[in-house]
Amino acid sequence: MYVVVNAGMSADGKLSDRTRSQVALSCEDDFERVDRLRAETDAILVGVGTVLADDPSLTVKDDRLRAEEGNPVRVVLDSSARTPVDASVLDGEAETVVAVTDETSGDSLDAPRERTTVVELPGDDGRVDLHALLDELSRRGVEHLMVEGGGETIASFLSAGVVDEVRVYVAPVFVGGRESPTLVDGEGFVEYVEATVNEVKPLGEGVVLRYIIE
Ligand SMILES: NC(=O)c1ccc[n+]([C@@H]2O[C@H](COP(=O)([O-])OP(=O)(O)OC[C@H]3O[C@@H](n4cnc5c(N)ncnc54)[C@H](O)[C@@H]3O)[C@@H](O)[C@H]2O)c1
Ligand SMILES: Nc1nc(=O)c(N)c(NC[C@H](O)[C@H](O)[C@H](O)COP(=O)(O)O)[nH]1
Repeated sequence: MYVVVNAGMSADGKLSDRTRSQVALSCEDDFERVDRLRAETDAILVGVGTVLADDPSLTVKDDRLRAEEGNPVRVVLDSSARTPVDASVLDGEAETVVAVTDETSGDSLDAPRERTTVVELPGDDGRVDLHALLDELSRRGVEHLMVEGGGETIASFLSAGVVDEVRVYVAPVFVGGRESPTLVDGEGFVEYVEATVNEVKPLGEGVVLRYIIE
């Protein structure tokens, strides 16, 4: 499976500010780039932290693109079944897979909404085992996965060694704050993840960077 991480960050690497609420760092042109990427992909994944903070719908916004390509499957990494039943990702607009661990009761998701599947996977220290998840998604026909965040999820994917590319829009703004989520959170790597720069492209007032993970 080909895995692309995509995010919009500040010039100091933050995905949001100290409130951890949804902050639009991407410019309009970048949100259009993200929409095209969503349309090209088979599935979009976020962690439940992003569902709780942003309540994203993870659908293709452009009507023509959506008519041509359809919406990708939405995937939520949700070790302990915290996805609210009224979350936008459960609105039935596209198929949704909520990945919980086998340590979870899954109570709040006992009555899955329309087009929602709860998948129980092995847990790894309270987290969904990503290799097991990717195997499950492959069985469901996913060949191209887009990871939209947040920082804990991106760290987990990089740590598991399953990321092929990182694409990031860097906005010309400094957000600051040691509590502000960054592109890669988690514990930090003992062995750094190395990458090569594949593309540097000005977009709006910012720049899109594309890294290939070695
Ligand atoms: N600017 C952007 O592009 C962008 C994109 C997405 C999110 N965000 C921001 O990021 C913040 C949320 O990020 P976050 O890091 O708190 O949460 P997250 O979205 O990365 O979710 C993390 C949660 O997912 C669950 N999880 C299950 N299995 C996991 C695994 N294997 N690895 C990691 N997590 C796993 C855990 O409950 C964990 O607490 C919010 O502030 C949001 O606004 C910004
Ligand atoms: N690329 C990007 N740039 C940003 O500045 C930003 N805040 C996000 N954040 C990802 C997050 O999950 C958002 O909430 C969705 O980009 C909104 O998704 P919807 O339109 O609801 O589908 N992503």
